Amino acid sequence: MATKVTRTIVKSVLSREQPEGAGATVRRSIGRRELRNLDPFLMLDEFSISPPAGFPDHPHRGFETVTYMLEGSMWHEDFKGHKGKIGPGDLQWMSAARGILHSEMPGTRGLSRGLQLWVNLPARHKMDEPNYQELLDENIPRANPEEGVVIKVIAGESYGVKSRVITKNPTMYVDIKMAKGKKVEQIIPKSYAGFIYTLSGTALFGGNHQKGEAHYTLVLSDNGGETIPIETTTSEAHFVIIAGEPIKEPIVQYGPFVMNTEQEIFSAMFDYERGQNGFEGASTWHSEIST
Ligand SMILES: Nc1ccc(F)c(C(=O)c2c[nH]c3ncc(Cl)cc23)c1F
Ligand SMILES: [Fe+3]
Repeated sequence: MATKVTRTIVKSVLSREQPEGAGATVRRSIGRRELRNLDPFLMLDEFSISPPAGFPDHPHRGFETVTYMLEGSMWHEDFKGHKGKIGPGDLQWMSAARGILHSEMPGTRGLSRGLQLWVNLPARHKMDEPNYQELLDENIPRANPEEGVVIKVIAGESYGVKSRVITKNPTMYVDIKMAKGKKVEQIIPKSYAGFIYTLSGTALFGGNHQKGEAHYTLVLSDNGGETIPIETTTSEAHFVIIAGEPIKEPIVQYGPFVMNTEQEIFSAMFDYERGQNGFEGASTWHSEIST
């Protein structure tokens, strides 16, 4: 059997804390100057937040927000009455598509920490009806290839375990925790672009054994490789691997609106202000959780 080509790490970028939203702090991975859009991904923030900070009433159109809690909890409430709280390990995959106006506020008195990923939508899906896929921690499938290795399959597949999330664009998203002295090999479809974001500990990543420590983004080579080998030698490690099929369409972004042309951005702004074409009710709505 032919040996599989491995991916290497071609770029390593540390994310430092920066202010975002209303009094929140984020470490920005994808979306920062050195890591502009890694198609199909627009942004990845590791957010840390305590009340009264938050992300009060704001819109989205043209993409998906994927909120994955690491610690504490977040309330979310949208202009159509969808409201809930996600806790440690829980996932909210929100396809904003034609339009969502919502608020995202901490639900715990102490620190709430998590990841928010923005995934672009292909033109044909940008004006779909919004939809939510929400999974509690215990309902996110896990692969356990060996003792001391736990892989939560948020999207895509790992060691034969398939996610429960249906993605509009082919995407994989796994959360891997490895004890010291372990090796894993994650399969990545050869056409996917992707990266690793490290949360804690240290590991060696890729065919070139690139060391990764907390809060680093490690960009994968696009050499057609089908696996990424990872090894822990000096400590435990906790990180996510995020990869997806590039959409290869023009990206025109204005804050929380991501479309393909300037005209579509003007329409998004106009629809939002006038409360039409998916933003019905927006002009008079205010969240309860932000007051
Ligand atoms: N300035 C600005 C403009 C538009 C936004 F949508 C946001 C925003 O909502 C977020 C940006 N990072 C995030 N991490 C976690 C969570 Cl829960 C929300 C956000 C924001 F901050
Ligand atoms: Fe939002």
